[in-house]
Amino acid sequence: MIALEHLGFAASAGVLTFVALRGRHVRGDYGALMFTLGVASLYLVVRVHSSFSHAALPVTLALVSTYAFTALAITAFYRVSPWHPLAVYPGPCLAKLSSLWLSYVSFTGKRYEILDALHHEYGPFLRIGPNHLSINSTSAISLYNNAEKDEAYRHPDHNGHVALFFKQDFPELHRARKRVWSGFFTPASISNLIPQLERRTWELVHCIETRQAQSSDGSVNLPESLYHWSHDLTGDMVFGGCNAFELMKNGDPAGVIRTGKVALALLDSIGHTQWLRDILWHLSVTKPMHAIKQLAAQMMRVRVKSMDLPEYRDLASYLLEADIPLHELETDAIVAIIGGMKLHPHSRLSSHRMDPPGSDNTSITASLAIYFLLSHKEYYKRLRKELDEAFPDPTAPLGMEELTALPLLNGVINETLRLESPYYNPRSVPSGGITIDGKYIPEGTTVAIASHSVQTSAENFYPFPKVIRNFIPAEHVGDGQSGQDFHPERWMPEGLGPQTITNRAALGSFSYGQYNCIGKNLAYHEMRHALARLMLTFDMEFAEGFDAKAFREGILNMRTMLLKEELRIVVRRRPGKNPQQSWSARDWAMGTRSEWTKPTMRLHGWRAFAADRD
Ligand code: HEM
Repeated sequence: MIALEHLGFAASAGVLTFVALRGRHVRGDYGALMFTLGVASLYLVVRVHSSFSHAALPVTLALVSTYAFTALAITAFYRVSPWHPLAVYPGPCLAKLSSLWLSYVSFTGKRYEILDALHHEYGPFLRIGPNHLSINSTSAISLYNNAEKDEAYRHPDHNGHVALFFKQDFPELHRARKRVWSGFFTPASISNLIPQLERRTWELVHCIETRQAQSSDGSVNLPESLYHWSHDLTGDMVFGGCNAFELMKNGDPAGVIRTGKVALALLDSIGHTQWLRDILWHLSVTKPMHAIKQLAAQMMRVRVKSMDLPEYRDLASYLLEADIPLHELETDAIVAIIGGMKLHPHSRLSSHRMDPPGSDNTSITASLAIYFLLSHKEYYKRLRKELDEAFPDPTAPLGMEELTALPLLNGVINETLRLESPYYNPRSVPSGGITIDGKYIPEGTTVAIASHSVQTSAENFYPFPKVIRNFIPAEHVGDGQSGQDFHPERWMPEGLGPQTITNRAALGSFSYGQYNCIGKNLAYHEMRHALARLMLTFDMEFAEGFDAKAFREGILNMRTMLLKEELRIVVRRRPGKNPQQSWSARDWAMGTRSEWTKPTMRLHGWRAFAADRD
């Protein structure tokens, strides 16, 4: 029989492990390897050198179980105990015990709603992990100025490559890389991209009409076409079009968009439990993340070798000019394409059970803006009027300055972002800790502003601050239906009356501080352009039988947005608008296309991706 002193020894080792590892980040894959090696070594020692050699396996299991149980039990006890540095902050018990709670909550796609409900129960400071706080207060914005990204942003293969978005060991590396990227996002650079945007958006018009004509019920799933539009546009802007997948033309049979979406959703949810992420990185469940990594590398390599370049400057040209090594260009390419690509329904690549058409932030926001406009026809009519007045020739190129000056168009985009951009951006408290609203938060704590709660709080947006999930679209019950949550006038000078509160700083859709979205201005312009072109060209309405409530409830957020339901609409060319005119304007935009789009080069990306996938 195994003696008590042996079990005591195993338990002491468990306590020592807790003491040694408390507050430290240990790579999960290394930890799992060490543990496996430790168990195997123990088994050999017991078998060869001890008096228990005849029962080496049960003895080893008893010792290992005692060790693991003690280490886990003492860790759990410490986390819920009054001695934990975050003990004063309330939150669900399961959340205090393990970060797996937050990973699970994130994976539901409804993290923002769950956290919002918990903030109502527990108050503005909420403990949502052993070392993790959510803060429902705009005072937390100041943290974003100097705090580093949380470990959740670490590239899962710990490759140490400098790239935007992923966590770096030294902040100055990030700053230097952001300077390189920023050349591409100046107002002058963005205006050079306008002909591409114009061309792709006319192609979108054509794509929507074609898909509708080909559908069995005479309607079209709007987000799908918009995802393809934004993906094709990203290919042009980032890689000069040499990788063009032409999703609007060809669809997405290889599931490129879905793969990007699943990869991002996985990063978002398992990223909170870093040890798990490090282990899963070696397993097939993270295949979409590997596929995106390979695709990005592939696309960048094609671009680097490309000799025929477009007339405008793509993002890759800025990165190449800065002499960034190829392996880092490949990691930067992940960020660049994840910014622009999302999911496609029915993909063969993912085992994800939902059936969502996904979208990147730009195309999903544009899709949701159309959803809100069709649900609130009074704004649809007002926006149409605003656009008709600004662009008497609806087929003419859409000027950047004119679009930027349109108050309702911008109000519609901001209100859509306010209601449906509940992004979650965790940061790590810098050395010395910080005090927010009189509460001290120790250094190393992971903190995130509860962006959705802040964006829908009456302190920041009044009146009608809240998201109302079970509202009935106005067109179904008549205008003026109470209980609606979409009020774009709050962003306009006259607001919603004298009591209006519109705290613009509380709109955190693009995050804040040193790691905020570098593509914000470009994103706004893309959204304005697409919305204006679609509104000027089409009469739109929901398809017959479209369930607006089910659609809204099916919006999930996991850093990227997933839609459980399709957004099916019916479009018609507006009466009195000559389609021929539109095509000549489109041809004007198409005229900017040069000869670099060689068929062989364009196919290359597809083949390689399909091969990697198989
Ligand atoms: C509606 C559209 C968009 C939204 C709501 C959005 C939102 C965000 C947010 C919230 C972040 C910060 C992430 C974090 O701290 O965790 C971010 C970062 C970033 N975004 Fe966007 N984004 C949009 C469009 C774009 C576009 C069009 C591009 C580029 C073409 C882009 C490129 C980036 C990059 C490179 C970063 C990383 C910045 C850094 O690490 O410093 N985004 N975006």
